[in-house]
Amino acid sequence: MIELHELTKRYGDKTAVDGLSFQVPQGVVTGFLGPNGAGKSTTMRMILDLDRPSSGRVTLDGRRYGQLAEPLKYIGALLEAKAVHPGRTARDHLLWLAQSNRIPTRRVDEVLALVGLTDVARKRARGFSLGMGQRLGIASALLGDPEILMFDEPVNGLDPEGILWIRNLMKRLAGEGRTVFVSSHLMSEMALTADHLVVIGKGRLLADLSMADFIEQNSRSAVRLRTPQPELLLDVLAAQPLTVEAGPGGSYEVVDGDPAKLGDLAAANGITLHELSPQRASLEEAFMQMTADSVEYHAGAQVVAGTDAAGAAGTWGAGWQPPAGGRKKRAKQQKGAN
Ligand SMILES: Nc1ncnc2c1ncn2[C@@H]1O[C@H](COP(=O)(O)OP(=O)(O)OP(=O)(O)O)[C@@H](O)[C@H]1O
Repeated sequence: MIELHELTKRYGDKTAVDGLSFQVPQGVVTGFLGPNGAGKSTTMRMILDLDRPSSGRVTLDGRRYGQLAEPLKYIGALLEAKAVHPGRTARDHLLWLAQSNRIPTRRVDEVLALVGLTDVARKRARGFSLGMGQRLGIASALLGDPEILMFDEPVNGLDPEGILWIRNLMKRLAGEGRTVFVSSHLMSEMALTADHLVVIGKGRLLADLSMADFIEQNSRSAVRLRTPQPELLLDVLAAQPLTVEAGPGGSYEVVDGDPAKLGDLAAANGITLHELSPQRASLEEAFMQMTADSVEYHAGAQVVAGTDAAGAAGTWGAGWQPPAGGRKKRAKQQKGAN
């Protein structure tokens, strides 16, 4: 288990990690999520004692990293895939790591086979593709057969086959009872891999919950209705045991509504509908909304929840409950966008 207690890191005026406390349990994959610059890598570096906390502390199964005599046997990490001397072969890179932690040479060949690099074991790292570099980094992490594994954005730049391989590997390692902590800025990726989630924004803890709870809380659906007879529609809906919310652009959204029944209801009451569309918030959107106030780097325009990739209004399900002030802010943003 990894435990963080009020962990803080300041770089001059900049607080990269701000009083973080959480635990990473064993036997599950824990996803560590946050937008760019949230403080994920800084946190991971402090876990490995590569950065000194300004305050607070980290323990690994109750001990500090500095107390571990042969740390690769307790914790293995992939932080930077290209952190390998380019003139060294894959096997030599693993050999010196193994020797520094009194790990037998046969383990080097084992991990090379495990990550599928046996054929290129004697090739120099400078010729490695990104995917091969990631595999070599993972081989280094697995070298000491550690109970704790940590991966920083392991699928970055990988092809679909490589992504699938890493996903399955992480699940297998957790299934063996190990602690697996993996960072990403993509909720969609984590939804396929992680059992537990820790979300941070601007160095602060935003959420610490199971993936199942996140999905349960964020994947409620709604049906959007748009009509030139809004008053009549509202009267008809009010007579039903339904939850109705205001949607974008003068539409209404019926939480957990059934599109067929709502269409029939409108027809039976002579209401013309210009839109009848099921809405479902994707997990990626829920994550974006959760971290919207913490996003430091925007691509030109502000992040506007409720618009899809093409900029069309309203891919949100109305059932989604935003953090305090979130819906108000969204309504304002949409008003501004209309
Ligand atoms: N050595 C440093 N000196 C000054 N500022 C730093 C340093 N390292 C990180 N930062 C700042 O701390 C903040 C957190 O950075 P960090 O790399 O930990 O975020 P991240 O969540 O890993 O982001 P990304 O997803 O982009 O990798 C950023 O604003 C970054 O600019």
